[in-house]
Amino acid sequence: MLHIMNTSHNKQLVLLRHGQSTWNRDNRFTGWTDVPLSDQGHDEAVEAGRWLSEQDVQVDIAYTSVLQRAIKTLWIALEESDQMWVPVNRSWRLNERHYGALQGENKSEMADRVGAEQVHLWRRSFDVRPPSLERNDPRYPGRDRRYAGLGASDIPLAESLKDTIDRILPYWHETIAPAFNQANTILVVAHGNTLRALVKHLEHVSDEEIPLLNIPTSVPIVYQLNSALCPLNEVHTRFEPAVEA
Ligand SMILES: O=C(O)[C@H](O)COP(=O)(O)O
Repeated sequence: MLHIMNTSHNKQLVLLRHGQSTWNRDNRFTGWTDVPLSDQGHDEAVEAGRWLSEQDVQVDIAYTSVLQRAIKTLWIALEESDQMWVPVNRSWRLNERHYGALQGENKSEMADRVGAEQVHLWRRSFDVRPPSLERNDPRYPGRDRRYAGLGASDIPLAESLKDTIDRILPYWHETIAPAFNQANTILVVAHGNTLRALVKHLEHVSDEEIPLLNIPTSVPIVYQLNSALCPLNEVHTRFEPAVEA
């Protein structure tokens, strides 16, 4: 596992994808479906928390989505590192990319039906949207109480990575980045594609290169940031291009 130098004068951003969920385990497209952590995912979150502790990562403020796999990973990591008192903010803007009508489908069965290339395009391309939900579909998030405050145009029917970037960046610019005025270390626990979106933005990863970026579950990604919140280190080159849950 990665080791970091604790430089108290630099701003530090720690990104963490949630531990394995039951649908990661079962190889199902998940998106905004609110599935729990698997037993393995729980153990991965404990490991991430131990790592925070061993590296003496002193979190000042934490951000997560409104999906339980991320919320629970954050809880466990804060509990394990004895930082449960840290202020936590949740936002739908940090939710996983909405996988539209693919949500619930098995990824390998879908590849058998439509071809591996099409599934790869849906999963990793920059701007290809998966097939959309209809508003009368039981999976449409508009009838879920947690999204009651959102306008219809904010509630996705399906999102490409580009759409996900468009919804996450306002939250980065308006909420997370300004919090560095008070905080030295910010922890963001989110999802594979919302973190791809953030890494793409922070490291200026090109549209052509982004399909190669795959973020593993529960492996902390640590950026040291300068005063303009530009990363002083690169992390995206560390990741395997493999497309796995
Ligand atoms: O929503 C999902 O299915 C996963 O969290 C991410 O899936 P992906 O690796 O297929 O983008």
